[in-house]
Amino acid sequence: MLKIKRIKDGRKNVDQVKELLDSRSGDNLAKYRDVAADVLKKVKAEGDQAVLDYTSRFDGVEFDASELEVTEAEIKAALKEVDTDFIEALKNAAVNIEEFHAEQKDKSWQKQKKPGIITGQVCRPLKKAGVYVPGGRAAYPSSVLMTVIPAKVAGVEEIIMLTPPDKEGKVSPVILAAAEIAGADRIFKVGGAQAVAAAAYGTETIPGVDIIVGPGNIYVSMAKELVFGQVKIDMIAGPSEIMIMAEKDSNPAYIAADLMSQAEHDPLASSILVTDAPELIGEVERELEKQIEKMSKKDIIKESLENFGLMIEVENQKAAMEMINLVAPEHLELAVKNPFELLPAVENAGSIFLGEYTPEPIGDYYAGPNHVLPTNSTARFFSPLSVRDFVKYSGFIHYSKEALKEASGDVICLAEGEGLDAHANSVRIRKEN
Ligand SMILES: NC(=O)c1ccc[n+]([C@@H]2O[C@H](COP(=O)([O-])OP(=O)(O)OC[C@H]3O[C@@H](n4cnc5c(N)ncnc54)[C@H](O)[C@@H]3O)[C@@H](O)[C@H]2O)c1
Ligand SMILES: N[C@H](CO)Cc1c[nH]c[nH+]1
Ligand SMILES: [Zn+2]
Repeated sequence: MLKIKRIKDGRKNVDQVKELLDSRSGDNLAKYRDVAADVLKKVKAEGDQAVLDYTSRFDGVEFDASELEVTEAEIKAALKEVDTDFIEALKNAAVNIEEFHAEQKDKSWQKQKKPGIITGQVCRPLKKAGVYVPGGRAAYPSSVLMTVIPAKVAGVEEIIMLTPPDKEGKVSPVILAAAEIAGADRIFKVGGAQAVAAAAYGTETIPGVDIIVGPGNIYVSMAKELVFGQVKIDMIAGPSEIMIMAEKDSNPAYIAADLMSQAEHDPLASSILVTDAPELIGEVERELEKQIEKMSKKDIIKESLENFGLMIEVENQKAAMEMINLVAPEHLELAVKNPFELLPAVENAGSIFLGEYTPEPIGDYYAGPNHVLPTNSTARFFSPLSVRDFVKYSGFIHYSKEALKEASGDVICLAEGEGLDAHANSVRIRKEN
């Protein structure tokens, strides 16, 4: 019998919702953050040797440094092993993902504001990107496409993929096939916080990068948070989340299936239903009991649902929207008849799935928008992974002698107002000579 926490009147008992959110964030993550911090420190100081030690400890594989990089021969062998239908499906997904991300491409621009004044912005791709592809509890070829394709569209020079080895010291053939399709340049068999550390600081074998992107478990997420500033990071894309808003006529079998789809990622994943139809909750619970037994990852699903699942009753759709914007879920399904009517009220969500025939996995694999998404309520301020993450911008300015003369009064006034005489002098000297 599954025991999922139920909140009777969401609006009145909002503290109980906040309690669940807190249990997956902030100080409650200290024990994972501490592990990640130790790993970062050791890899920074000892390079390859620390990476190899952690790979032995956490992944159970004994390597020497020369075995960390995936070889051409391994890629060729993998391609032969993968089913042609799977390759075809990957290629079809890659087309959709590429098409979607091509729309995000930014251009450099300049404009003449008035005679003698030109301002603009140069947009350049980052040189080296490290993409993390999870591989602990499941292999994620879809995450290869979702991370490498936007980097390619942005024009990144070198894409370095990091992914954990399996117990035999291999990378899953499906991951290698996806890397080949998407165009990763180098692949290293290293996972967890040690992968993030290696990419952030560089080791004798693994090159340091300018940005680290991609999803991962709590150790990966904490490590990314800690190396921010040493390198750029995309966001915190940790254990998966889904929130479903449903109404009286929503299909409980679909809702149960979708809640489980994210719960199966990780015992730390979180699945939430919010509805103004209390009777639906019982129906979804019965469906969960029925469907869970058929799932290969039922133990993970159960642990996730019991620890981080929620069924929230609210009085109306407005209150449901308040809950959604408070939770700021990674994935939001609006499993209602008129989802587009509700869309403008959604302020905080990583990716939004509209209508009963748009299950979350269509976005995980196929539709085109990125599946690397902010978790832990960080959809309040983070966005999905995009081409923009892989570029940087420089502003530029040109003033003619006459244009500077015209602006000099204001600039000198502002500089003197800040008490910065040397700044004022830099402008005055040109005005007077
Ligand atoms: N938010 C997103 O966009 C998104 C997308 C896809 C997947 N995900 C999430 O990615 C995660 C994938 O997790 P995973 O575990 O399957 O693979 P993973 O590759 O993220 O993590 C596996 C690595 O974690 C390290 N590790 C495991 N236990 C450890 C311990 N006790 N101490 C220190 N390090 C340890 C190991 O080095 C191992 O290689 C899931 O949480 C899933 O929900 C998130
Ligand atoms: N749902 C995950 C993001 O939280 C992405 C994914 C990849 N494969 C299956 N699911
Ligand atoms: Zn998923």
